[in-house]
Amino acid sequence: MMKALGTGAYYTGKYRNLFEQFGYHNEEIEKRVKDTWDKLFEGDDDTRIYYEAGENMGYLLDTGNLDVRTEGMSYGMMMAVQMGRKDIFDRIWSWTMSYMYMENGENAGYFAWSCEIDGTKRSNGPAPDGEEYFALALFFASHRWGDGLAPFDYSVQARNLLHACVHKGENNDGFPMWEPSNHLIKFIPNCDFSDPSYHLPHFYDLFALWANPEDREFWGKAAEASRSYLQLSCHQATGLAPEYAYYDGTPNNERGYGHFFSDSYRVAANIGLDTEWFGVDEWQREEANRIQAFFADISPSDYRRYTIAGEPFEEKSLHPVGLLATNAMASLASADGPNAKVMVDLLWQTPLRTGERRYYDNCLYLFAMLALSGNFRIWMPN
Ligand SMILES: O[C@@H]1[C@@H](O)[C@H](O[C@@H]2CO[C@@H](O[C@@H]3CO[C@@H](O)[C@H](O)[C@H]3O)[C@H](O)[C@H]2O)OC[C@H]1O
Repeated sequence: MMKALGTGAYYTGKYRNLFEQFGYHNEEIEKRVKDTWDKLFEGDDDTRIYYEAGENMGYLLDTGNLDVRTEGMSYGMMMAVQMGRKDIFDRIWSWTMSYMYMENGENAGYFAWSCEIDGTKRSNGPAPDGEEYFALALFFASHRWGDGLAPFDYSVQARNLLHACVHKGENNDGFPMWEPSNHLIKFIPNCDFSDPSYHLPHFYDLFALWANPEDREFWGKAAEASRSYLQLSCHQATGLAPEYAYYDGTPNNERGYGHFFSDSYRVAANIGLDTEWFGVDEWQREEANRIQAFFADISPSDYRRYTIAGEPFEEKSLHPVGLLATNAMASLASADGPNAKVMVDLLWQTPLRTGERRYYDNCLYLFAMLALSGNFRIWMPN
C-alpha cells in the first residue's frame, strides 16, 4: 500500500532486501554491507577512498584524478547518513564548507566541483550532481539527527542550497542549475544541455516536500520532467544513455560525451532507487530489463565504451566494477525480469576494486550494496 507524501506524490515506505529475496542469508548480507563500508571508510585496505583531515574534517579522494570532488563528498555524506555515521557526515560537510563553498562571483552559493587534497580549488565552477546529493543528504541528516548550529543546521543549509539552484540568475547573479523553461537539470549552470545520469526524480519528489514553500511546485515539476527526460534520452532498444544529452534527449557528442561511458552508468542505479522509493513505473521496469539484457552476455572484462545503439568501441570501460554495480541496482526496477538475479549475483561475487581507479567504482558499489540490502532509505522527519 503506497503512502501519500502530501504533494500529490506517493512513496512505497518499503525497502526490499533483494539479496535475501535472491537466496542470500541475512547475516551474510549485513556483514557484507558493513565490510564494504569499512573497506571504503576505515582501516588500511587498498580499497579505501575516505581520509580524515585534521581534527574534525575528512574527504573522499578521487583516486584516479587525485582530487576531491563534490560528487564524492556528497556521495560520502549520503553513505554516512544511511549508515548512521554522524561523525563522518560532519567531517565531510566541514571540509566541503571550508574549501569547496563559493562566496563570490557568478557561482556564489554553489560548491567548486574539484579541489586539491589541501583544499585549494582546482575550478571555480560547480557540477550540479554534487549539489543535489548534498541537499538530500542534508535533509536526511536533519531528520535523523536534528539540526545543530551552523553549518550543522542541516535543513537550513539544504533549503538555502536548493534556493540557489533554482533562483540564481534572477538578479543577473549567475545561472540556475535547473533550466527554468523545462525544469531539467543542466550539466553545468552556464550551458544548455543535460547529463541523463544527473536526473534524480526520486530526490526532487522529496525536495517538493522539504524545500522552501515557494519552490515546492517547481520540484514537483522537475520530478515529472526528469522521468519524461529519461525516456527521451535512453535508447529505445538497448536502454543505454549517453553521458551528455540535449534537452530533446539526443546525445550531445560535441566533446565526445555522446556515448555510453562512465557518467551514464548511474542511470540504471537511479532508476532502481526511484522504483524502490516511489513504486513501479512500467517504463522504468522495461528500461531496467533492456539495460540488463544488453549486458547479460558480456563479461565485465570486456565492458567497453558503446554508442547508445550498442556498437562497441575498442576502448575498454574505465569502471567495470561500477558498471556491474549499477546494473545490479537496476534489479530493484526489474526484480521479476530474466536478468535481475544474474546481475545481483555478479555484484555479490565481485570484490571491491583496488588500485588507482577505485574511487568511482567503489562509490557505485557501496550504493548498490545499500540499495539491494534495503538500507538506502528515505529518512522522513520524526
Ligand atoms: O567539465 C567538468 C565535468 O567534468 C564535471 O563533472 C564531474 C566529473 O565527472 C563526473 O564523474 C566522473 C565519472 O568518471 C569517473 O572516472 C570520475 O572519477 C568521476 O568523477 C561527475 O559526476 C561530475 O560531477 O562537472 C563540472 C565540469 O566543469
